[in-house]
Amino acid sequence: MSDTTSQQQPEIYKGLAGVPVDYTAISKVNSDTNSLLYRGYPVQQLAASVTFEEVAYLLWNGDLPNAQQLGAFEDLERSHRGLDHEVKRIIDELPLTAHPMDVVRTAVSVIGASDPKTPDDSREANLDKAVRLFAKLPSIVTYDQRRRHELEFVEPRDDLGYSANFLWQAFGETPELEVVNAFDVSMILYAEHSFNASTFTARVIASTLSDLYSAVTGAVGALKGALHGGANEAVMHAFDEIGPGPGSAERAAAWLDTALAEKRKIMGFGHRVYKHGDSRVPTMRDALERMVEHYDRPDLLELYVALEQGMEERKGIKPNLDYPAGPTYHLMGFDTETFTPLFVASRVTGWTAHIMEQLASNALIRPLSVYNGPDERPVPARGA
Ligand SMILES: CC(=O)SCCNC(=O)CCNC(=O)[C@H](O)C(C)(C)COP(=O)(O)OP(=O)(O)OC[C@H]1O[C@@H](n2cnc3c(N)ncnc32)[C@H](O)[C@@H]1OP(=O)(O)O
Ligand SMILES: O=C([O-])CC(=O)C(=O)O
Repeated sequence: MSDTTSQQQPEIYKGLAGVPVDYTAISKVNSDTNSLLYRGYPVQQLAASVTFEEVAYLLWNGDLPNAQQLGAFEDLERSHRGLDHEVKRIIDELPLTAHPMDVVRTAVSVIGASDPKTPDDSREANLDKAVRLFAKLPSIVTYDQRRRHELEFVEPRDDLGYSANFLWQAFGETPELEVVNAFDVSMILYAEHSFNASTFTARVIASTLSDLYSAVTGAVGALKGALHGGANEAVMHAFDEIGPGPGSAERAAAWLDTALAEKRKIMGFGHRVYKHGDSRVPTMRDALERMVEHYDRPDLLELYVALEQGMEERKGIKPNLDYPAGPTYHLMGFDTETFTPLFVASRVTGWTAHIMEQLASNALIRPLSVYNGPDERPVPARGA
């Protein structure tokens, strides 16, 4: 035991829980009022009245675009949607069994390796990189989903908005307006959430004066984990295990009892900051309900409600955004393993806004640790 244990110990904030580490002007998560503001605007109002493109512009620039700014921004985004042959070739080299998050992480890295602007860390160059990634992620995600089904890549269409085009590229059919709206709402809700684990990862990497693509690549790795973005995929695995349809409420109760007895975390429930429910869930649940009606799948909503009630009764723990998002993406037809890459496509806006904010007033992020290993000791003599 180290001699530090006998001295006065500094307090350790495991997981940095409750520790403010910097200012941000990008979003405000308020667990007391159960609210979330992007640059001052309530996220529910944004979801009801603007597009995801406008939210991306807002996060990066601080204000919503006027009509002229939006037109120019949409033209720019649409001009970057295509995927270079090199990116497709490298994705094709990856095994079909690779997790789609690994594919996305690799593709972001490849784009960074071939962009001549990568070392330029001016705000202008970083904004350009952010728009490129934002525009290309739908192509990356859908290219991979389709290759796993041995389907041809669907080229982007520049007569469609971001979300309509995303669904077009995923399924090769012009999507219905209701589905586009629900998808756009999910993209808006997933876009930004202050110093969550993946955003913090991006800021740590940016703080070393590494480049934006490296920071986003690291953030994708952090988001993959089941305690963070990977939970939307895990929610659907739980739904599959329980099975929707007649008797799902009883099955959900039995499944929960077993899972909790085995001390398993129930994915899609709980949150580090929100302790009275996630501010985004009611809006996402509305979108889910619209999709349940659209696709005529009341059985899925019954299972959703059963598990939610079961968690409330047993643990008093409420769902987070991943809980309604998972079954919504399932209804739309996405593969379960593609759900977290959809989160990436949205959160890349928040990550890159934070990378630029970090660089605008940078300090290397380097906390302290308290050593609790062996006391100092000599290296044993050779042959002893
Ligand atoms: C978009 C997002 O990234 S939202 C987060 C998505 N992640 C998930 O859905 C994964 C499941 N949830 C969890 O693991 C947690 O709630 C976290 C990681 C999100 C937050 O965790 P923390 O703030 O560290 O809370 P912590 O894990 O300490 O939980 C406090 C207590 O609630 C319990 N608890 C919290 N969440 C859950 C859960 N989902 N299932 C079962 N028990 C839970 C813990 O076991 C712990 O109980 P204990 O005090 O008896 O040990
Ligand atoms: O804030 C968090 O810790 C996780 C979360 O909800 C998000 O990143 O959207």
